[in-house]
Amino acid sequence: MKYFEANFDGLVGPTHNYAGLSVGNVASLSNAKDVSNPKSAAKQGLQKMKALHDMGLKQGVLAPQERPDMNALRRLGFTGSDANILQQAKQHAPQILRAVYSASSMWTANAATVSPSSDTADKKVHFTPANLTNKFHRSLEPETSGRILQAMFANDEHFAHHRHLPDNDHFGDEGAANHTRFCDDYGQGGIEMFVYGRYAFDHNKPAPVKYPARHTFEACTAVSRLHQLNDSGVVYVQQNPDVIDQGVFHNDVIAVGNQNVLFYHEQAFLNTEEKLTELNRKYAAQNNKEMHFVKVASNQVSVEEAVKTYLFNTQLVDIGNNEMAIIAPMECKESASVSAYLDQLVSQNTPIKKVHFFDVKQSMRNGGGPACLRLRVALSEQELAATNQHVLMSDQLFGTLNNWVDKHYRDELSENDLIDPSLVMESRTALDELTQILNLGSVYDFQR
Ligand SMILES: N=C(N)NCCC[C@H](NC(=O)CCC(=O)O)C(=O)O
Repeated sequence: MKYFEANFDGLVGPTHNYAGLSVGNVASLSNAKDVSNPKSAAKQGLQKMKALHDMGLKQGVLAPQERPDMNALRRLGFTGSDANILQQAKQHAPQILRAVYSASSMWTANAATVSPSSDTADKKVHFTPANLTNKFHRSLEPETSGRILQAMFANDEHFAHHRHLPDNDHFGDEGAANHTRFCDDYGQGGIEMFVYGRYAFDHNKPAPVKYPARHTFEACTAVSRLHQLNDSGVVYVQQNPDVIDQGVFHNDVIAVGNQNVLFYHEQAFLNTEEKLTELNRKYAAQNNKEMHFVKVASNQVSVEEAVKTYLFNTQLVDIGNNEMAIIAPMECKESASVSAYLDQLVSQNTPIKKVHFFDVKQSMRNGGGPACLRLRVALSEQELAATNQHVLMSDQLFGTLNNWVDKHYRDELSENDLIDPSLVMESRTALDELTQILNLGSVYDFQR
């Protein structure tokens, strides 16, 4: 049977804006309150999806969430009509208003952790939505993420859906942004690398001092239990707290992997030598071959430059003949040191042979590069056939979604627009139509 890695990219929602909500994420804070362009953001995302589809890769779409989250405002004590609630929130709690408007569900690497059927004891694909407890605006996502994933992978024979972990910082879980799977063919059993920033129950262990470590060791082990993974196929690695303090808020800002390749910055992890030896040992035991570790040294690309350009927030995709391409943001091309590094990388003896650059600037300005925008799901032919076919990219879906964006999205969104009640209705009308296009059923609160 054939196996594939499918990428499900987040469709940018109609309220995409720059609100400065993510302490520890340099781009989010430095672009706070800039004017955004939701239409162009959504189209940049669609272009990337279409390009990967055209490269012959399996590409899907993950629907955005309803924003503003009026239920969250009601739960926090604001009452009356939608217009009244927005006015009160603007007057008394503008930070809360900005948070409930965030289109952050676009970064679907944070939607869930996914374990393919070749790794799990019951041979089903397992999904656990990430609770995203560390940031209020993101903690609003997991319930709806779960519903959308269930509508995309709605078949009990092949797919197992778990509830997100308890909503508490002890189990802070940022999903696939801190999870990488290594394998030979996508259908072979893999080694799942879970990366965490701190231990929740042991304060003597290393932890960052300036910025938050969003993801805990305890969350990693819980997801691994839920997904019925075997210890021989799992490695737990701690992020270097110093890089978190330099703005590496997720591991996918400093490392990316695919099949037998780990592309990483030398400062990414703690106990690097020991952990990569364990990873290689477990990989070799399953596959009779070794991993490729592609290490980038600080004197080649500094951590600061990596955070600025998102060199590691790239996608490593299989392009056949045991070769891979890097899907990189335009910022990598624009940086002299990073583009020089990439030029020489593709000539080295590694499977990485090509680089494709994409303009995802609207997302980058909130700290989201190509890798943040996608959730990877390795699927067999049969599992792909059991997936909701309406969410899979095609020439037709690309056209339909571009028209849908043209019809419903604004060209500009600034802070003052957030009290405009017509934006609430615009967003609902757009999403209601989208659930029909993607055949998702009633996944949003306003539809239930
Ligand atoms: N690395 C991965 N996988 N995802 C990137 C997520 C970016 C997101 N930015 C934001 O939520 C900023 C929103 C704002 O400030 O308006 C975050 O910090 O969680």
